[in-house]
Amino acid sequence: MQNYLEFNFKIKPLQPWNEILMAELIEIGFDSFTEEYDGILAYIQKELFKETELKSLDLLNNPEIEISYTSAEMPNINWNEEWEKNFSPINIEDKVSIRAEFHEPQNLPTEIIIQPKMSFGTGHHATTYLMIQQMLDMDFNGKKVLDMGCGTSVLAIFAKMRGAADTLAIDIDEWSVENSGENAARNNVDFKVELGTADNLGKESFDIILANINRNILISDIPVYIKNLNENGELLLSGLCFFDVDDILEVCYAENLKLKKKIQREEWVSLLLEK
Ligand SMILES: C[S@@+](CC[C@H](N)C(=O)[O-])C[C@H]1O[C@@H](n2cnc3c(N)ncnc32)[C@H](O)[C@@H]1O
Repeated sequence: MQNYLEFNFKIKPLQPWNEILMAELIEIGFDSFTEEYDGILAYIQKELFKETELKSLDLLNNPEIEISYTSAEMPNINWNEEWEKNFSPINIEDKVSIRAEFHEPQNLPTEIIIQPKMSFGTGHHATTYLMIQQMLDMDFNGKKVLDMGCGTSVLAIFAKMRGAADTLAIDIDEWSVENSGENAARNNVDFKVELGTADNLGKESFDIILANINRNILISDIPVYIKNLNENGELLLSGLCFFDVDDILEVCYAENLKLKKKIQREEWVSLLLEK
């Protein structure tokens, strides 16, 4: 059991800034959220919290948005039990279900079993949903796939289920690496998982690269992904909001990628590009 801090953020105007604040908070270690009518409740392990990191977030220093917050220490909570109470199965286009072991089978063509613990990637977030939606129309058969920023490795698992050959999942977060191995076993698939970033890639090349991370990491790492993408290979991105699309496409077009498909859910966007 971990000691947690609860932050109560009031945000004006609420949208789209609530989602953007959540994305920024995830970057500094916050891992669970509850949306409120006038803001969000956000949770972080006490030992991971650094006040200077919170105070330096772009959004908290943006004069066009009013954000105030209070914080309090939480009583010790068994987060796995809490999660089990609140996690319902996700249905993506009646084709894919993402659910936990303790849920009844959903009788959809593909069922992915995930126990995220502290990692991101249950399908509840729009960006994971968008990635899976795009992947439904892609051909993974025999392809070599990279899942960069794998979280629970839900995307690597789905790629393997769709026939991917060698697959590599990478995350900067140790929890995610450990959790990915457990989730792979739960779904009877096998792939390599590494702790790290785009710096791990070296000269290894892939037919498909999946990266659901965030605007800033994507902008800095897309050129590296592209070096490691085979000719005619596909790059599938999310973790960006609709207002980030132009900046991301600028980097992609500078590398001669072609945009194949753009889809949006709430304010989040996924881009499918081809080399
Ligand atoms: C939005 S989650 C996506 C998880 C999962 N792939 C999904 O689609 O649901 C982003 C993940 O990227 C990881 N991450 C953040 N920065 C990274 C970096 N520079 N390189 C690799 N992974 C990173 C985070 O730890 C987190 O697990």
